[in-house]
Amino acid sequence: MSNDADLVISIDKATVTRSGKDLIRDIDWQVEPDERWVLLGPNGAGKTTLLSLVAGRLHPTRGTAHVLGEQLGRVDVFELRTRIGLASVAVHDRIPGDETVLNVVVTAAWSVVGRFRESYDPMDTTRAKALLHQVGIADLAERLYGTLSEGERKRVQIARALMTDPELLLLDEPAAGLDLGGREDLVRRLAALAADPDAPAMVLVTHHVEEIPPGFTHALLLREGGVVAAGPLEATMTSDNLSKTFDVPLRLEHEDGRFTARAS
Ligand SMILES: Nc1ncnc2c1ncn2[C@@H]1O[C@H](COP(=O)(O)OP(=O)(O)OP(=O)(O)O)[C@@H](O)[C@H]1O
Repeated sequence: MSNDADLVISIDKATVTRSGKDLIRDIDWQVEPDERWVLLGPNGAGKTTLLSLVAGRLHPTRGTAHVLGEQLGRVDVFELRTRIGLASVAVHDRIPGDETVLNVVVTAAWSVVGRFRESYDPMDTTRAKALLHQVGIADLAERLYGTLSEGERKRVQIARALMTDPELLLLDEPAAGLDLGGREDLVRRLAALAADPDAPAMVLVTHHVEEIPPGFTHALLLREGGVVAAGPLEATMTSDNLSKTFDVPLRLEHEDGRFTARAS
C-alpha cells in the first residue's frame, strides 16, 4: 500500500517480534488528522507495543509503518518525536519527583525531561500555564511533581504531552489509577479536547469501555497481537466484537455517548 502523506498513521502489515514472539502481528491501520481513536484490548494484547510503534519508540520487525508521513526506520526519530505528544507510565517514570509541575510541562518544549535552562521563553511559560488550566490543575503549578496524587500526575502528563502542540497525541491508559470522580472528570476533559477542531489526532489506550470519551470517532480492538475489529466507533464497538476481544460473552450498551459492558 502506498503511503498517503495526509495520513497521521499508516501501518501496513506491521509485526513486532521480541524473543521469538510476535507482540503485534500483521497490523493494518490508518488514522486521519481529524480522527480520535480508542485502542482497546485485554492485558497483554499488544496495545502498549502498538502505541510505542506509533510513538516512534520502536519500528516494525516486518511490514511498514508511517507516522506523520515519515517511515519508521528511515527517519530521525528524535525529530519525529517532537511532533508527537505521549502520556504514558514510561514518561512518568522519567519525570523527577522534585521538579515543579510548571517545569514538567514547560520542559516538554525541548523534548527533554528535567530542567536544564535557567530561564524559559515567557511564551512557553504562558502556554504551560494555559494547559494546566485546561486540564484543571492551574493551582498546582508550583507544587513538586512527586507530591501529586495519581490523578493529578495524569493531568500533568497530558498537559506536558500537549505542550509542543503535537500533530498526534497518544494517551496510554490516562484513567488508570483514578477514582470514579477523577475518571469522570478526565473523561469530560478528553471529550472537550476531542471536540476541539484544532486538537491533534488522538489515540487513547484503555482496557475499559467506560473510559471512552464521547466524541471519540474510531476504535481498534486488539487481542493476542492481532486486530479483532477496527473502524468507525459505532460499527466497531459491538457486543460481538467486544466478546471476541476479551474472550468472554459481554453485553455492550451505549447511551449518551458513553459505553458500559457486563458479562451476558
Ligand atoms: N521485550 C519483550 N520480550 C518478550 N515479550 C514481550 C516484550 N515486551 C512485551 N512483551 C509481551 O508482549 C505482550 C504484549 O505486551 P503489551 O505491553 O504491548 O500489551 P498491553 O496490551 O499493553 O498489555 P497491558 O494491558 O497489560 O498493559 C505481553 O504478553 C508482554 O508480556
